[in-house]
Amino acid sequence: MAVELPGTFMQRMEDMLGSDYEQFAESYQETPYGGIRANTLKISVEELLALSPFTLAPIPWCPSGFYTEAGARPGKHPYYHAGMYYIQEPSAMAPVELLGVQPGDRVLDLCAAPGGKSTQIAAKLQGEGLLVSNDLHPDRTKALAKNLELYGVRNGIVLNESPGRIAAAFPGFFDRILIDAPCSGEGMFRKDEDMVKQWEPDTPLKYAAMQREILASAAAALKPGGALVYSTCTFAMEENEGIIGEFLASHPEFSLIPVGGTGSFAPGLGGLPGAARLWPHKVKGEGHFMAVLRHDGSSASPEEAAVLKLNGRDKALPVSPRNKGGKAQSSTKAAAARADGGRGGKGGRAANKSGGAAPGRQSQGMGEEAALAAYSVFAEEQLGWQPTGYPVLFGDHLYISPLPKAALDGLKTIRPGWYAGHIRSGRFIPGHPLATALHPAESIRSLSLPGNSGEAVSYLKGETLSIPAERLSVRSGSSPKGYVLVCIDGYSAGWGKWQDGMLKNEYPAGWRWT
Ligand SMILES: C[S@@+](CC[C@H](N)C(=O)[O-])C[C@H]1O[C@@H](n2cnc3c(N)ncnc32)[C@H](O)[C@@H]1O
Repeated sequence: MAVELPGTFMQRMEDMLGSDYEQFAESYQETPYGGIRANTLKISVEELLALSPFTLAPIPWCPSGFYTEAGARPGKHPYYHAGMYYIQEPSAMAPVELLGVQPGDRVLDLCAAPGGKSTQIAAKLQGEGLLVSNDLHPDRTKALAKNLELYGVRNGIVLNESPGRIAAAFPGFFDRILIDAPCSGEGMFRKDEDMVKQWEPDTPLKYAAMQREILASAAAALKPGGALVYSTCTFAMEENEGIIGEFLASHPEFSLIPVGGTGSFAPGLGGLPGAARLWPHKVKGEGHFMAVLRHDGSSASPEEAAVLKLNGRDKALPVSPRNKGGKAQSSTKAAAARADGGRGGKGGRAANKSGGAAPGRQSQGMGEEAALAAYSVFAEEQLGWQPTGYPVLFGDHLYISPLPKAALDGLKTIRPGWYAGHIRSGRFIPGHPLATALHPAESIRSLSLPGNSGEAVSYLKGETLSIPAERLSVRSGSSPKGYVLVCIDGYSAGWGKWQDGMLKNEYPAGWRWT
């Protein structure tokens, strides 16, 4: 590699690895591996393998992950724009595989931007339950929100908060928490020269202080009986086994679930063999550390116990009550709102015409009732069904949320849910993220453009297309005129508006193929 590795770092690695050190040092001469992960919210692994224009080889620790060959440019294919796969470093696919997410779980991804692992969690949830994706840095939440939208996530909320404030708002709430901690990034040195340039001998200790705090907050937000995964992409023991060992010593209600020493996962160091490491000289991937911690379920604080009691009401409350006035909630009411949400069914098919509304600010120009009615008319006419969830209005913008709006009171919220669209001149205009999360059968009109055609690229560039009516799939009894879900080889990419043989392009400017 072009950048020279710091001498202090290499000396420390030699001390850590002993006889393995030479092999480790040699691994820096190899080209880093590239990977993609099938977005199983939209496409099955088998379908992706059948369609893939790239040669794919399985990644041992991730059933939906594949190595791409050197020189492949998966970001430059229309399939990328249809959200069919996420481009991800192979080792980075491991932590979510250890998290044990099941559809219906409430999951918190505490350090989530740009969203690689959040999209992986969303695929595990399959639209059921709740995903809260958070990042402390506001500029990084833009990419996070965009990725969740590109990948068609319906049950996600994006926050820009400190872990401490999230724990205070959601004590003992989540079934699963991922802490993909900010770290000194030593495991990425082969891939990212900037990480090398930023590294100094005391960098690991600086990050350790942050990691300690983040882990303590995560523990407070975890439901007794729940599990969390702590991961880093660094080798420094201070940021890895050191953090976990210290945490276990001060949190007897947590135990380490051993994964190190199984399959591709090498054991942790320093008396913590149950923690797991991926070494770049042992696997085809960069350096990673992971530890799986389980709360034994026995020591809920009085505050946690109160929330758990409320949580018990989940199943009895299928829709949210109306929150008249949208004023700040008392913490008890906010907790009740949280307890009420996040267990909804699939953010999808089943119609829920009486679905509860948690009003936000009044929409400008028309009342909230009228705004929701305009949306409802759109859903009936253009989709033929009503997405389930809590409608949340921010100004003229409508989101379908997995939680009642009150549950997010006081939290810096970037996306309160699945963005459905906005109201303009009394009409509902569907948003791009509504389209990217739909399957063709969920829209009254759809059009599939071949992925290897110039047409797909023209659409992604924002051009108008000439499309005869016979090429549209239109539900029987409906007119071909109107919004069309434009798909690439059958996978949704955005909206178009068809009339008289022309498809007006609705692909958003900021997303276009360049
Ligand atoms: C390793 S990256 C996360 C990568 C991400 N999980 C993914 O798979 O795409 C760590 C993230 O933590 C964020 N971060 C830094 N300090 C934080 C804190 N105290 N709380 C939450 N997030 C933090 C950074 O902005 C950064 O985006």
